[in-house]
Amino acid sequence: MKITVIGAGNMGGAIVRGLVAQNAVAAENITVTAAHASTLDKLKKACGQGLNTTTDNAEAVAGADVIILAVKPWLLLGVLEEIAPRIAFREQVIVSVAAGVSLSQIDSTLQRYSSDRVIFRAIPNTAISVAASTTLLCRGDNATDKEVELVNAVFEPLGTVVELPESRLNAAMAVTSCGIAYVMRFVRATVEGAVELGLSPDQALGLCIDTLAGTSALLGKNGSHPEAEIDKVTTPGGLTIRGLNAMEEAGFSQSVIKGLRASLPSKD
Ligand SMILES: NC(=O)C1=CN([C@@H]2O[C@H](COP(=O)(O)OP(=O)(O)OC[C@H]3O[C@@H](n4cnc5c(N)ncnc54)[C@H](OP(=O)(O)O)[C@@H]3O)[C@@H](O)[C@H]2O)C=CC1
Ligand SMILES: O=C(O)[C@@H]1CCC=N1
Repeated sequence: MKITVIGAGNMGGAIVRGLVAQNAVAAENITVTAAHASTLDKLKKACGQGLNTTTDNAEAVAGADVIILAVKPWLLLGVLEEIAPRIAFREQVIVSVAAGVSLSQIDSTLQRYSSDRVIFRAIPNTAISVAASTTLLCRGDNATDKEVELVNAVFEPLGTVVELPESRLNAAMAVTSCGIAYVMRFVRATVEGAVELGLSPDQALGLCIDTLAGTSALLGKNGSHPEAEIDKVTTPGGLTIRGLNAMEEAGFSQSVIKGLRASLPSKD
């Protein structure tokens, strides 16, 4: 499989590094672009000199089976206009990772170039850099199962892939992609609190990481419900319930729900 990645930042760069590190695609079979040559030089150092790099997006598209668009959302449609005349439609599958740019917006940009377009949206999270992404995948109307398999082959080595309809994508993205930042903020707050209680920051962070792993195992491996697990921790008249109630008094659950709501892309 040959892949072109347009944009080599947090997401595009992590996809390229991940595919090479997991031996999923050889560096020689990846072409990657960026706005600045210096970005590409750094990526080449990480992935090996075999990696093909260029700042010419249109040139980069040639020969790829999958074209991944990993530029900022407001640049996406312009970049599409740039590469569209060079896309071999149907032979080449287009995957946008841009948040908030719909399949129909992408499709309308491409419709004057071909009547037979295969478009996907994939929303990974930054854990893709450690091959632990939850990547959300939406297929365009006319994508075949074989094309879905091809796109899965790009993202499955980098974590898990969850296919869902586009109508659910933004909600799921708030949980999986924005969620990395939200959970990190919880971790940061835990460390700050634990330092006040007398732990060193390193010790607090290590203990918090272990606790997250334990929580994740209880939910994932045991298939438990969060509230059932909370019941097991909260001794009546005990300590945890005092902590939980103090957190709720400060608006913990409402803050999280409000934050998720605010994470949806605006409709304009
Ligand atoms: N970060 C995240 O957690 C997630 C991001 N996304 C989506 O991924 C996309 C990229 O985001 P992210 O990686 O964070 O952004 P970054 O700013 O880290 O990366 C953007 C990349 O695009 C390059 N670039 C800018 N203009 C062009 C151009 N005209 N042609 C080619 N490359 C260009 C930049 O080059 P240079 O470095 O040289 O300036 C940079 O490498 C966004 O659409 C975002 O919505 C989706 C899910 C999660
Ligand atoms: O904050 C953003 O817009 C992107 C999309 C999801 C995660 N990061």
